[in-house]
Amino acid sequence: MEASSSVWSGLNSGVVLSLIAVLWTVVWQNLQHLQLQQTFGRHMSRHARRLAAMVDPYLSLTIAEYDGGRMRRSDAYEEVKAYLRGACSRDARHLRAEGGKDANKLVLSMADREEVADDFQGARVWWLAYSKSPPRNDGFPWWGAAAQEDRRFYQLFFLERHRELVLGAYLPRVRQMGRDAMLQNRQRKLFTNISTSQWSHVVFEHPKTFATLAMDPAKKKEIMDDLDMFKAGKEYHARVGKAWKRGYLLYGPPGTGKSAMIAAMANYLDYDIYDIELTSVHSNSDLRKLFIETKSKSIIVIEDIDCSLDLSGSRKNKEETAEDKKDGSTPAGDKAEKKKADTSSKVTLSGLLNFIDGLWSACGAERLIVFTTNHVEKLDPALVRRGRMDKHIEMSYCGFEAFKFLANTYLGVVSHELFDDIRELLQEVNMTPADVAENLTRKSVDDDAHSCLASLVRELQEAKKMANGENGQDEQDG
Ligand SMILES: Nc1ncnc2c1ncn2[C@@H]1O[C@H](COP(=O)(O)OP(=O)(O)OP(=O)(O)O)[C@@H](O)[C@H]1O
Ligand SMILES: [Mg+2]
Repeated sequence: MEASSSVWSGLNSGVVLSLIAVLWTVVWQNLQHLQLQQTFGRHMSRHARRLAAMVDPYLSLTIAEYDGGRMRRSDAYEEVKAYLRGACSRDARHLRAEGGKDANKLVLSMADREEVADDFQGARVWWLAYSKSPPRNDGFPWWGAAAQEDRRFYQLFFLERHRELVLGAYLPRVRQMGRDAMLQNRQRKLFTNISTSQWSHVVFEHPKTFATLAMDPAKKKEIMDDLDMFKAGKEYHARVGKAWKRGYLLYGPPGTGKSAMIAAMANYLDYDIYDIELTSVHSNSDLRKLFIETKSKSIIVIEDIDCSLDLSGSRKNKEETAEDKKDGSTPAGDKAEKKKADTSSKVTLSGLLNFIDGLWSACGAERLIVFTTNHVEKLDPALVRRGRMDKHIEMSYCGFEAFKFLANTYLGVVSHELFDDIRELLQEVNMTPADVAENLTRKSVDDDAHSCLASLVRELQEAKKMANGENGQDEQDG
């Protein structure tokens, strides 16, 4: 009897337990149906963790999107974000998405207040994403619109007994894996300053490479070797105590490929480009802010440097400029005059020099600074001295070597009866590589290598006649 009652009560408790289990499953499925399961589960796990923390305390570590107030985006934050991409696409319920390298895919990250777990060498940790509105006065009133954006954070929870493991091994691994993931998904960007101190970007997809840039092959090789040395120069720069940056000055007439060279450099090095429009930068401190926001592995470009600012400072006063305009001695309709007319920029030469090699220049690493100009003679020597602009590259009119390169690229021709004529003409006539390339482009199906080369010869002869005519006219006028 006793045995049968205990079996009975055993059976009863079995039934009750099964009923509870069934009820729980029904409630759980409904919760899931209502999409509340995740939240509920999360609350449960958070409460469970809090309870557990009473016997085995949890520690937390916060990684903010911006280091040093709001001045610079934190590398660690980006690395954690990239590292968590896999975990969050697998486990998180609420996601944020951005466009990625692949036009058809989105790059995912955790939405606010999402939490994902991660395991490392037997230790379980949790990552929580959250954001906060910025305080009214964040101490950086000059930061402009960026100061209004929410501040984002990742918070890592782990058990106190895993402190050493997490800090010493897990986090370095997270950062390394995050960096690797960022490299894989990296889309190169072309940034420009839309306002006085804010960058905006598009995806950088310029097709120009060194393989399609016509210039003397020896000169091209020298530049590529220089870039290789720079890219591999981390240890060298640390050893000699120099900031890991290099200045290039590209100068030469319009259409000789200065901008094309910058695109080729970016493609060769796999760097981003920051194209600073100096005339929209109001002050030196705005320039500094833009500079601080640039990332490593980038080329910072200031095109037409002579036109963007009155860099000559006291060497050229306003009356002189007015005189120049009256007698037309500055090139009429020149980019310089157009730019200066509508600029309210207060960026000074010393501000720019500070940006190139003052104390601020060492923040960040692996950056090229490239200036371009059509009038190298107008630049202040302080700006272009070696050490600031380490390498001066003249982009010149098309020489015979550059022509041969173009003939091979466009027509697949390495020698031709017209080559000798072209060599002579190119010595007498200035023609940009862009114009030579235009002549070597087939315009119809009937065009062949000979007709293209003949058209180039005709154009060069025309240009020679014009030049001789003008010289003759000048001599008569003289
Ligand atoms: N050396 C070159 N090899 C191949 N293409 C070239 C070369 N130089 C110029 N081009 C082509 O000619 C066009 C104009 O060149 P680019 O804009 O680079 O000239 P630039 O020197 O920057 O002129 P500007 O001084 O007016 O800014 C581009 O389409 C470029 O691809
Ligand atoms: Mg250009």
